Amino acid sequence: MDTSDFVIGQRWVSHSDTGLGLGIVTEVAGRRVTLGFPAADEERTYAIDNAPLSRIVYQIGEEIETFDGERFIVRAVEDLGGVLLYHADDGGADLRQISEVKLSGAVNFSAPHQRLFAGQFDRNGAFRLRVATLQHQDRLRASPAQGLIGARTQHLAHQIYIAHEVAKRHAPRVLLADEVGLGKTIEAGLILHYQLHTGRARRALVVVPDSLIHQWLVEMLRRFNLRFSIVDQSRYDALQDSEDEVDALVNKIFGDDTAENPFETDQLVLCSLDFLRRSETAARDARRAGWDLLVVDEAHHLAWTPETVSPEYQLVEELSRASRGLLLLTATPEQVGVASHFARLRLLDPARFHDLEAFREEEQQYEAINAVVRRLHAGSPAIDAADRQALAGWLGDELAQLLAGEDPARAVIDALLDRHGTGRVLFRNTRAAIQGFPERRPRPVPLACPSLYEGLGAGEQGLTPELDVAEERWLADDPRVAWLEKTLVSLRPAKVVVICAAAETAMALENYLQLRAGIRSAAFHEHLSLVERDRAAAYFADTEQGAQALICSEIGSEGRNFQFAHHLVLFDLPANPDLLEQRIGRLDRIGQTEAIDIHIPYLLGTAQEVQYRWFQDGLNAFAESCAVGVAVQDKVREQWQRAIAGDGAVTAGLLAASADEASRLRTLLQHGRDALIELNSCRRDVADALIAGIEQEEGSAQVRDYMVEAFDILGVDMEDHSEHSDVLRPGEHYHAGHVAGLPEDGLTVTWSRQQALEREDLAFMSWEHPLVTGVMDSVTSSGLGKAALASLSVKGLPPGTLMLEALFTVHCPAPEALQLSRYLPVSPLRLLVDVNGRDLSAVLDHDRLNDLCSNIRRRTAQAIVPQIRPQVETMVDHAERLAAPNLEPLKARALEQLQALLGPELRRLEALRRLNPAIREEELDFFRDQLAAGEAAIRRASLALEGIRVIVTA
Ligand SMILES: Nc1ncnc2c1ncn2[C@@H]1O[C@H](COP(=O)(O)OP(=O)(O)OP(=O)(O)O)[C@@H](O)[C@H]1O
Repeated sequence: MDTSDFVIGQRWVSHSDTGLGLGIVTEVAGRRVTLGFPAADEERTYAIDNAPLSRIVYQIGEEIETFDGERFIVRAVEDLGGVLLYHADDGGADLRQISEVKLSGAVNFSAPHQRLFAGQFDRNGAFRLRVATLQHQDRLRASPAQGLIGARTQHLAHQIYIAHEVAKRHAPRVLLADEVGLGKTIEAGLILHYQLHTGRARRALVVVPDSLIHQWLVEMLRRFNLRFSIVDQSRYDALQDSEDEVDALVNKIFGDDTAENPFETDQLVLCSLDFLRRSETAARDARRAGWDLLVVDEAHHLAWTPETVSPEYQLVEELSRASRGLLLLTATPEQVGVASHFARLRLLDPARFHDLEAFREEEQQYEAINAVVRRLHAGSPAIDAADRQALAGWLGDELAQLLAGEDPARAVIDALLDRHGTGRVLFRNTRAAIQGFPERRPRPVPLACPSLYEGLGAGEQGLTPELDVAEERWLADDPRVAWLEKTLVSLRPAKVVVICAAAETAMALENYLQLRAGIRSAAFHEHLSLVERDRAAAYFADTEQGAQALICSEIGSEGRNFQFAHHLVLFDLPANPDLLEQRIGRLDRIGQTEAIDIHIPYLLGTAQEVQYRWFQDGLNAFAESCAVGVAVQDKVREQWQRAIAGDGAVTAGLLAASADEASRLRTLLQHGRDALIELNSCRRDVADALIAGIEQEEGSAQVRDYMVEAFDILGVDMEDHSEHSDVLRPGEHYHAGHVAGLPEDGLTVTWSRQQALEREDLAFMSWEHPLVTGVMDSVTSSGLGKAALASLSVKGLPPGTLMLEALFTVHCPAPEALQLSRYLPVSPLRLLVDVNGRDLSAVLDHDRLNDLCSNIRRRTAQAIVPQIRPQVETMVDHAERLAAPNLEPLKARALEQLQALLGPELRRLEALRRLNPAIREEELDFFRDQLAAGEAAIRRASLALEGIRVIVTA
């Protein structure tokens, strides 16, 4: 370069330090030039002979920004004695004259060729990484396995099916109601992971009982890499401590609207329902924060009747209004009655579930619907005229539309399940359908009733008579206590979970066992703090030094995982059959490897004996999971109450009637409701295909190959650890900005799913591990590899021949809520052209070119770039011309997919409106607007140049 190249006021960039922004020449003296860099507030002086500077000239059509943030499009460029005057407009009619002196100092060359001309180019490898990143992203986004990869869980068909079915929805609102211990937490985790990974959700709130906070925190982190923050009273206390006097005064005057809202600080928040109930401030903050997904575990506590609404229900109802998606989890949806079950369904889908009476009536039709559904499954010849008539009655005008589709049987079945069942909102897998659970062995222990319970043995009170007697007395005289002590000693060292109804009983028993009987035990109940509960659970889980027995209260143990134990003692029996199932479910869960012994001590001649016989002979609820218990109890309630009240004459009748009713309901459910729900809850063929897809991605060597290349470019050292496993450490040229989440002292990782399941200390590297997605996102969102220069030596091509490898993607700016990336993939398009506009893409593919290309030394490249600028611009034009015809087919496909997805949603609401006149026109308009906005955005989509590699033959 020469002194005459520089004029005061000109804008240049430093390609050795692009972070300085756009510099302005302030002085030219001798063989030196000085530039000010306003964005970085710095001044630098360079020797003109080897200044690492590139002149910035914006071209017609490019955007420029002035110091005060105004943006214009360049329409003409005039050279006034070396300083440029841009004639530009802001979309209006008038042109403005803007001297380059007035341009903003912050500069971002987004177009690859601009970067190249500004000297901001990278080595070959970075371009290769960019291309590979976009190609992998595109492939993964199109894969049905997307969002389900990399969880540290076994691939269980019923879970994967539900997760995929629910998570792909725009606003998932469902009740996950698998029977106890089948993995609803895991399903919710998979759904969360999918939604967060695909950008469908960003903010999630999980609300659980106090006792499950820690378990959720740990499960989400170790299985799904989801890091939740707990909001509890201590968070509020800490806030208060940090609030200074001025804040306090402001809050006092203006209310505490200005106070920090801890629910807004984090994106993933875990909080206890009990805490939200206790703290009005927290409940209000949680509502105000707004969520994409709200998860409520143990949702059977949300009781509702037409006359009374429980505070828990009310709270969740209000919270759910602040969230697009809602997942309610309960194994026993009807535990507190059909009305509450209905009310929860209504929270999920008010358009569909609007009338309790209509809901009850619908249940009567399930058997008939199921029969037709089964025949539809079997194929059309099985359907007769009567079926057709029934279908027309259920589906009305919609039937013709459904039959006209691609898969009419499936469409009709889905519509039936949805409009007349709980199709879309309820998923329930049963043990019977999943199979493979170990045996449950009831071990009844009849004991004589001691005199101290005289007058206390009857009615529901008789199930827990110890609550009405002084603690020392029952501990001394209740034969269950001595039996428990003896049994624990005889079972030693086997772990035993003891469950009783009340926290007082649990505390007294534990105290007794520990202090007087010398048995290592821990108590677990609602009066313990969270930390104390977790400590107790950990003490019990410890196989070497741990407790032999964990004495739990009913609520204290709910939802917990104790499948490492094989003995359960039911110190008393609950009145409600669903509670019994919840108790047994602590041990009878996925992961239980042995038969479970259920020890049932009961006092002869009391309500306890009746309850034992009712569960055993009336419901068979110990040996098998009993889904009909609550319904039977409703039916025989009067007899049951009399029997436990001590009316011996009715007991035999109660047992016979209960057994009959249980058998009748089981048959009915098998043919009616459960069959319908099961049809919906796991479609094996779909699940198997998904699992195959997930395993293919998880088992492929591609992810490691990709990351090896990325680590090399981003300065991460990778060292062999053991088979399938490596240690990653920040290296000398580490780009911290690109590799979020790599600890300074390194990370040991495994690339094998099997090893990840066995070794929880190793991070499981998959396409969806945050480290991998973080690298991919940062490559595509930064300028890394956007422009590169390479040399190629092949026989037959004269030296100095230029080629341009260009990579285009589809660019479609639209509001995030439309989630258009679902329909319009990035679809990377790679082209290779020469200066004459010949398309060489097929002659030399990307991989072959990678093998043949080598890097050009930076200084040489800097000298070449200004000389080849016109040819590069011509080649970019050629590439754009060749790429253009690819856009329309992509848009057409995207429009089709958008309509295929939203069209049925709209038709569904229209069909539901025939059943439920309360559906408002605005609700239909919402989908119409979504469709219209999506279509408009897709029509505006364009091809964007994502990267270029200029190839110079040597
Ligand atoms: N796919 C899986 N891979 C590994 N472990 C699993 C899987 N699914 C479930 N589990 C384990 O099985 C146990 C039960 O799972 P989870 O707690 O999710 O069940 P749940 O249906 O929520 O139970 P509950 O009805 O008691 O609330 C847990 O210990 C869980 O970690």
